[in-house]
Amino acid sequence: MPGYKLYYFDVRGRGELCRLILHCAGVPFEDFRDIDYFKDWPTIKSKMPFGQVPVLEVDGDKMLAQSMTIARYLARRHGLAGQNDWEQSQADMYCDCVYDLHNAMVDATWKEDLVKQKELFDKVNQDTIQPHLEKVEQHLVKNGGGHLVGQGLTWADIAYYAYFTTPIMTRLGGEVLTKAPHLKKLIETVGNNPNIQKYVETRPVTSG
Ligand SMILES: N[C@@H](CCC(=O)N[C@@H](CS)C(=O)NCC(=O)O)C(=O)O
Repeated sequence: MPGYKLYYFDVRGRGELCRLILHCAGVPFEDFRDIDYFKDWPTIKSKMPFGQVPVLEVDGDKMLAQSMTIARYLARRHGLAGQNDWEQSQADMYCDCVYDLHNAMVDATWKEDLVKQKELFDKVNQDTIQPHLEKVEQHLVKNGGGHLVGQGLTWADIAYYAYFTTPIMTRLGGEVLTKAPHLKKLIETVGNNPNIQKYVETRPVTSG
């Protein structure tokens, strides 16, 4: 088993999918989040391949940057990427969609004015999330309704779970999945995975 150390700030953000994949697969890793932006970050930043996190350090020397690259690498290594080339590419496609959804929600996530935040959230929901959900729901039903790709759990399912359980989603998104019952059920299924449940129960309370 390789030694993994995941560098990311103490928020969920772009690091949480990598953490969830590792927990789901039951793979031990060092979840390094003790990065104070003003005190520690300049030094750590200078050691990161592209000056940003998340970064996965493998066996103490190899460094991998870019959240989706890290997540895909972990999913492949630990049986969550799909059963063949086509399934793997489908999982990649869904995960890229979720990355786009995250990008659309960045401004709302960090907005301190709560009224403004709700306005931004509602706009992203209406313009971006709902049209996407309509399509995902159709694909999910066509695939049998259980999982997004093939007949088993992949990192695509975990990515949607991560997105629809962020703090802002939990706080403002009560109705978001109303028209996507199959995806809602899938997200519950992922949340009921014992390894994910165990992690979520002990996860540090973070924003973002
Ligand atoms: N495309 C990159 C974006 C990485 C990124 O924007 N990282 C931010 C935190 S979410 C960061 O390191 N910010 C500090 C900095 O750039 O100095 C990914 O998905 O990993």
